[in-house]
Amino acid sequence: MTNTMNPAAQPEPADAQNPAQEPVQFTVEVGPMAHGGHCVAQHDDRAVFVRHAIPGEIVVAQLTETGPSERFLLADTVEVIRASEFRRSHQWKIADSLRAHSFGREPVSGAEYGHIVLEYQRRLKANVFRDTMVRVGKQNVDDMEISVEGVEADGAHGLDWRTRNTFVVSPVGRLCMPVHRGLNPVVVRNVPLAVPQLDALGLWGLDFSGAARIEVTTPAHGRDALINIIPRSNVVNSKETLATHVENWREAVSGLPQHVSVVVSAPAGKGGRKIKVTQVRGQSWVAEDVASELFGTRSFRVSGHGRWPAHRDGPVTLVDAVMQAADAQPGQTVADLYAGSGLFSRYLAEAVGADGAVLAVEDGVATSQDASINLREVPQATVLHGNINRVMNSWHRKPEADFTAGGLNDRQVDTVVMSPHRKGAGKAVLGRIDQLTPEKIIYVSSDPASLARDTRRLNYHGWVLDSVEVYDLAPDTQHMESVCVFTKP
Ligand SMILES: C[S@@+](CC[C@H](N)C(=O)[O-])C[C@H]1O[C@@H](n2cnc3c(N)ncnc32)[C@H](O)[C@@H]1O
Repeated sequence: MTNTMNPAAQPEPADAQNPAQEPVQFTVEVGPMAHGGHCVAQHDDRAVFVRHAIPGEIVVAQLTETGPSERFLLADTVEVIRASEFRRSHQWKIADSLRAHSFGREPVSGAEYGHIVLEYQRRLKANVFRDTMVRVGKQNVDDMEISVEGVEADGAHGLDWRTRNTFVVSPVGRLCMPVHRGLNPVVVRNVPLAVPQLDALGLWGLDFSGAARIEVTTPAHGRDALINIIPRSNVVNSKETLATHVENWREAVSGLPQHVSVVVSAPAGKGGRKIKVTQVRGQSWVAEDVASELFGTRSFRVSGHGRWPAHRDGPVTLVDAVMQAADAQPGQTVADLYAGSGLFSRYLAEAVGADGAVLAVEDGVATSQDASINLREVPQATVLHGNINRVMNSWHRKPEADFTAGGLNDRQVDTVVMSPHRKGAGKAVLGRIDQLTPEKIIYVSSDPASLARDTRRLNYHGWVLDSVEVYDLAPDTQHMESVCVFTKP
């Protein structure tokens, strides 16, 4: 079945339109898994995207949302009439749709593949990747072997992998997971997908009243742990209220082990774009070790929460994939766009050696400072703090200028490595990359749909998708990472 609609496009809660009504349920046979973690089905001549089902199953689905102009529906599986051979008991009770709905609530988000046997999750992800590249990217991938590779340490279950976990906070200050529609978050007492270091912190009984969100970073290979408290807007609006809460939070975390740092991140000034970080205890970063059998072990300082692969073995998996795809040679020049804390730049810099150059472009303030520290031992790497568009504009205007003066030191960029956020890079950035005339582009993506759109844009400039590796760095969820190589024939 082909689906041309996007279920992510601002759906409306079904019962928000009709609060007094009983939930609407219907029986459907579901078709293929679509991007976003829903199976596609038909009901009353409309497409319906059914969560928590498996292709080929017959399920009772409960309507949760209707899309714009009611063109499509979103539903949750509440009962399975004909189960797939690949169904298993969900590994996380509060994320189990069947169980949650039997108690009259919705499952928490973040484990939408948890009811599927891990090996089959990967087959479904491979199909979604292939289908998205064909349908959205207009690629002919017939000759490409697309399989999704898991991380060996994940075994058959895929638990205990997530080093970055975000919680919302209940009115009485307990850590909760959001449900799919953002209503009534559920209090958590463990997160089976998280590395055991999270549970060991003993955060579940602490009182974080006044916080909107808590981001917890617990490296599995490395040191330290970091709790980032994001206050509610009413708390931020008054200096005195914020100060009182900071003291309360300091008291709440006082019994945590020594290695746990705590910071508060609140918008500074009007507009909310600048963030002021207040240290409650310890430091504002964690140490992450990456041990690659092929390229060596290196340590990194990582501030913040989301600028580092979240799977415990994600960094090493991606470093190995990127380094093999880039095959950087001594003396070459590599641009590492969206460089984060310098994960790829560090290894690339060693490969190009003292006569080569790596340009690490990153716009996050703390993240680019981390990159500068992480790349201190490889002076052939230069960190350029700024927006990629602006930095590349400058390269085009004055290629002869020094790296630190906004130029390229008259060097030709041999390889571009890019790892944009989920939205992808977009037309302008890709046009600029094309003007650099590199030999190849290594594109690290965490979203097949934006990758597919960017692939079409690269095709427009004459770039061809040469090879794809897809990795399961988020078991039990719909997410996948891919490393693609583009060349220009
Ligand atoms: C998905 S992360 C990748 C980080 C790094 N390559 C890694 O694998 O650890 C994307 C990074 O790009 C940065 N970023 C996003 N948009 C940017 C832009 N327009 N210009 C420069 N950096 C940007 C973000 O701050 C973030 O650190």
